[in-house]
Formats: sequence, C-alpha cells, structure tokens
Amino acid sequence: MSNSLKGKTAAITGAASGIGLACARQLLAEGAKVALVDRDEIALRKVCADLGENAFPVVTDLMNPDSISEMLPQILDEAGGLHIFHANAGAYVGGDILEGDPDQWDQVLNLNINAAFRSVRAVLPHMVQQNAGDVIMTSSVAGVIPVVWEPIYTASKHAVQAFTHTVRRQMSKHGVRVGAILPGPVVTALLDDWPKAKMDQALAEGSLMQPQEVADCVVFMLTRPKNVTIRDLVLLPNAVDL
Ligand SMILES: NC(=O)c1ccc[n+]([C@@H]2O[C@H](COP(=O)([O-])OP(=O)(O)OC[C@H]3O[C@@H](n4cnc5c(N)ncnc54)[C@H](O)[C@@H]3O)[C@@H](O)[C@H]2O)c1
Ligand SMILES: OC[C@@H](O)[C@@H](O)[C@@H](O)CO
Repeated sequence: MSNSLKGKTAAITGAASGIGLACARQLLAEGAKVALVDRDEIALRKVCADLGENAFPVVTDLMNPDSISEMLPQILDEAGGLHIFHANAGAYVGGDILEGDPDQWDQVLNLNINAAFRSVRAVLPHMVQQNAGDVIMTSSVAGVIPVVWEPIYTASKHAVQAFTHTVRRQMSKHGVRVGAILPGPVVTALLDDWPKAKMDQALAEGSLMQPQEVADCVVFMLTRPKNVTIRDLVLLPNAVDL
C-alpha cells in the first residue's frame, strides 16, 4: 500500500524557484504542509503567498552554518514536526577546467556538498528520535556519469551520491529513508550560464525536461510503502545523449 503524504510536513531547500518550487507545489497538492527554505526572501515570500496556507517560508542561507542551525527550530515552531527533508538547493558551473575560476568552484562545491550535508545533519536527530522520516537529495545525472563539459559540477554530484548511499545505510535502522533524485537537464534558472547556442539546440531537439516531471518522481519516491526505498531515481529526456 502506498504511503500518503496527507498530514505530513516537508521542508525543501532551494524552494523559491525551479525544481524545489515544483516539488513544493506537488507536495502541497498531495496534502502535505511545506516549509519552503531559501535564501531569496523576496521570492520565497511571494511564492508562499501564492501557494496558500499550508506553505510557509523559512529564510535560510545554506552557506551560513548559523543560519542552517536556525532552520529546524523555525520549521518545528511553525509546523510542530518534520517528516520529509528534501536537500535540493544547488548551483551549477560548467566549462573547460583551464578557463575555470577556482573561487567560483568553491562556491558551487560548498553549496552542493558541504551545505547540503550540513542541512541533512541538522534534521536527522529529529527523524531518528521519531524513528521515521524521509530524506531526498537532489543529485543529478552528473552524479553517476562523468559529464565532460562540467567537471566541478560532476564532482559535486558524485559526492552527493556517495553521501546518499552511505547515510541511507546508517539511517535504515532508525526508520529513516534516504534516496536521491538524479535528473538530466531541466529548464530552470540553474542553466542560465549554458551558452545560448547549446540551450537553443537543446530546446529544439527536446532534450530538456520541465521541473514538474522531477516533482512527480519525488512524490513517487515518497509514497512507496514504508519498507521500500528508491535509492536513486535517474530521469532523462529521451533526446539527451548522456
Ligand atoms: N536544472 C537542471 O538541469 C538540474 C538537473 C539536475 C539536477 N539539478 C539540481 O536541482 C537542484 C535545484 O536546481 P534548479 O535547477 O531548480 O535551480 P534554481 O536556480 O532554479 O534553484 C536553486 C534555488 O536554490 C536557492 N539557493 C541558492 N543558494 C542558496 C543558499 N546559499 N541558501 C539557500 N538557498 C539557496 C536559490 O535561491 C534558488 O531558489 C540543484 O541541486 C541542481 O544541481 C538541476
Ligand atoms: O549537463 C548535463 C547535466 O549534468 C545537467 O544539465 C543537469 O543534469 C544539471 O544537473
């Protein structure tokens, strides 16, 4: 029997836009209360106003450890519990290594790896205490394929995969499921730095997905029977050659 999301509370990082926002909308439609976690306060407040009374903002800068420490208490104050944590926020850098800016790499690596891991660490004791919970990591197809045009991003998502697989095994005895969603290219602001010609070609050949398609897969993962974990769910546009 599938596991309903009605009455559950979910928190999604990077929820002010793109994949996180689509997931928030879909979890709300499934009956969950949703904490939208993001550093973009203006966008967050606007989307929460649009999403209705079961959506609430938790303004958090994931690059700031103090801000991460304040995230769970704010969620618990507002909702009284937390059943689902979706570590989704991330950033992108592509391009040739010889032309790359190591300071920009640090930003991407810190957000995609350190901040993601720290945010999960911040909520796990609560889930362990209730002997139940779901953690979803937004990884990428670049977490399982070395994508030659984006070495730093690929490295960051390989780290997310390693974290997901190890923490899943540590947490299973506590009733907490840990899995990763691994999309190929999705139309969001994340790909703003793709060269225009590459974006135009991808749109023309249908090798981009919509955020809603990712959200549908996340709901599928969360609604499996309690004894089943989808550890990795890779979704690709048919036309993408990866
Ligand atoms: N778009 C794609 O093609 C694609 C494919 C696979 C995986 N992903 C992954 O999906 C996730 C979401 O990306 P998206 O495509 O929706 O991008 P997006 O740029 O639309 O959304 C990212 C969100 O993260 C927030 N954010 C950034 N830094 C933050 C910080 N320090 N603290 C709090 N929030 C912060 C931004 O404000 C934004 O709302 C990322 O982990 C990304 O790597 C994206
Ligand atoms: O570039 C191919 C993919 O890695 C990328 O578009 C997407 O998966 C970003 O996570």
